[in-house]
Amino acid sequence: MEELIVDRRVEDERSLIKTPSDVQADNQEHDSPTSTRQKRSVQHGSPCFVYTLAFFSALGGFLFGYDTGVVSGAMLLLKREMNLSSLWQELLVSITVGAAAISSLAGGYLNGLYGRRICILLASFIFSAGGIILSVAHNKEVLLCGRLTVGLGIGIASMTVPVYIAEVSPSELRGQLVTINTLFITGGQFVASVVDGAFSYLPHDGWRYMLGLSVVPAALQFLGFLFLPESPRWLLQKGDTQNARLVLSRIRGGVNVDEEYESIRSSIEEEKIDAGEGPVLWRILTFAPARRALIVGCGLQMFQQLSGINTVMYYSATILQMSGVQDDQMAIWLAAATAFTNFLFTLVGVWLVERVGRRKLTLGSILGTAASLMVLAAGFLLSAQASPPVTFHPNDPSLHNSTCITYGFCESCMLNPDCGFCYGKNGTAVVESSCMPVDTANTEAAAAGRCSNGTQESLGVFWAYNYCPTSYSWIVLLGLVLYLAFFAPGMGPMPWTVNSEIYPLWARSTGNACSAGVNWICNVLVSLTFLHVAQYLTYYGAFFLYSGLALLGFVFVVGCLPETKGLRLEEIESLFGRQLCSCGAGGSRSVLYTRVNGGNYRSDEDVTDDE
Ligand SMILES: O[C@H]1[C@H](O)[C@@H](O)[C@H](O)[C@@H](O)[C@H]1O
Repeated sequence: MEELIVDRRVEDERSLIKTPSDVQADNQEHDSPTSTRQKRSVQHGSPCFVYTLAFFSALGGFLFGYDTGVVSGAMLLLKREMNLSSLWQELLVSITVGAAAISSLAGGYLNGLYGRRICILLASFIFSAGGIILSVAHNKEVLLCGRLTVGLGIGIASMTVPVYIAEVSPSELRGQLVTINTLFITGGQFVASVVDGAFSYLPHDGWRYMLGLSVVPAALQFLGFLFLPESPRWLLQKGDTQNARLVLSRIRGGVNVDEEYESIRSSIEEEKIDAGEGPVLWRILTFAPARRALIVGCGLQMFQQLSGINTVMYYSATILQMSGVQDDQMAIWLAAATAFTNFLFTLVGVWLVERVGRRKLTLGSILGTAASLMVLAAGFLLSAQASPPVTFHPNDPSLHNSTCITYGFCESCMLNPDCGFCYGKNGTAVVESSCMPVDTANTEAAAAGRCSNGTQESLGVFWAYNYCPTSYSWIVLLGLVLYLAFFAPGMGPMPWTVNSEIYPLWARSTGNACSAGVNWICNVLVSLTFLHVAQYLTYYGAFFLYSGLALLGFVFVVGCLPETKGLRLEEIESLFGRQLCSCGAGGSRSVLYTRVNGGNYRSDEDVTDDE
């Protein structure tokens, strides 16, 4: 037992500081009735109801994944049927993410005011409306309106669902259940890619089914939530003590919830002291523990997106084409395989999160992500160095003004979005290659010459847009698989999971709104800048850059992310009581404040006298 140090940290408030492991040990030793009760509640079937709640809420995650994933396949058909310019294509893709960024920020306010349940009902209603608008759209303006609507739904769902699941879950299942939401996101992306593949064979209106099908899970969620309860923590915060106790007992399978109820209630009472006056965001910024939590939450979301997940996913079809897949339909199905890999490894995260904890999982994941990005970059670098030269200059007068014919190598040709590489093969060697302008209506073919009908294997003519034929494609493919295997269990789900648990109740809606907003803003930034970054730095430069950013993220996580596994939501806030860059340090240096009757005690370990 180490010595007890008294330290006044927060006025009118006393805390006992312990390491998280001490607290977990204490929980086991001294709170054994609680743990037994929780375990008992697990056996008494409460998880059944909690799983039902998690399932219906995570449909929000499914819709997030489906609606962000389905658009790439739908766009292939839409651009032909509606004759969309590349500006309109970009608009239709990015308006959803932009709207999600705005509505996730607004979602914080709505959550605080109307509660989690109303927000989830609102999001599923908006999803249904968006799906209907998209499926009946008869022009691009209506499509834009539908994509905007869907984005509003995604933003609200993305910040509300993890909070709701975290608040209704018992602490020993919380990590796993919130991570299931990300499993549903990646599941939604996978289902979207399968639906894209299936309806891409329809000559007309295939996109209506692709975009409209989201109404089914949205309506299911809406109906489900008409019967599901509000978060007991939100009810208690609003002073609805009777309903809060009823809901808590219902969620815990009817067992005695006195202790859990009391602990939430007393923590809300004490939070009133922390919370101070003024708008919530201001109070977060001026109250050190909440401010630190916000920095950690936003930082994690930022590094998730800066690690380039959406670029890698989006670019996977091209990566696979580089590996020799020439057939477009085949590329669509292989992109579905990529989405499936992402889903599968997120499942590994669900399995690991309560076993190894959030911190170790995130650390291992981000380090592996950085290493895989280097493998990807090395593959691109070798391909660029071995880039085939342009050997054939067609004598077509219509090409004289084109910049494409000025390039000497495939690498520089393919980095210009207006050009593509047209070539023949002699065994595995590239022959008679030229850089040609791309058909603006259909990037799968050149605007003129041999490749104006795209790749025609039977004629020995190949068209490469966005990539170059290379024998190093296996390294790139290896990098892609490693990337997903490392990213999906940790960096994919942990930013959402950790954010759902690190804020005190008074700051939870706003904290999650801000961090989700950061996620969406960085998502837009990375996807909109990727092509420009690739043009300036080349592909390998871009992936080396993402790798460097992931390494920075690693340093951030080492310094700042404390372990929250097994702790009650009410206990987690105190992990942020110390200077930020030590709160993530090993168990012995992490501190936990336990409030005791208005006192502010602090100890390194093993303090059990909660009075
Ligand atoms: O956690 C999710 C998940 O990793 C998805 O695959 C990705 O598309 C999202 O941007 C991310 O927030």
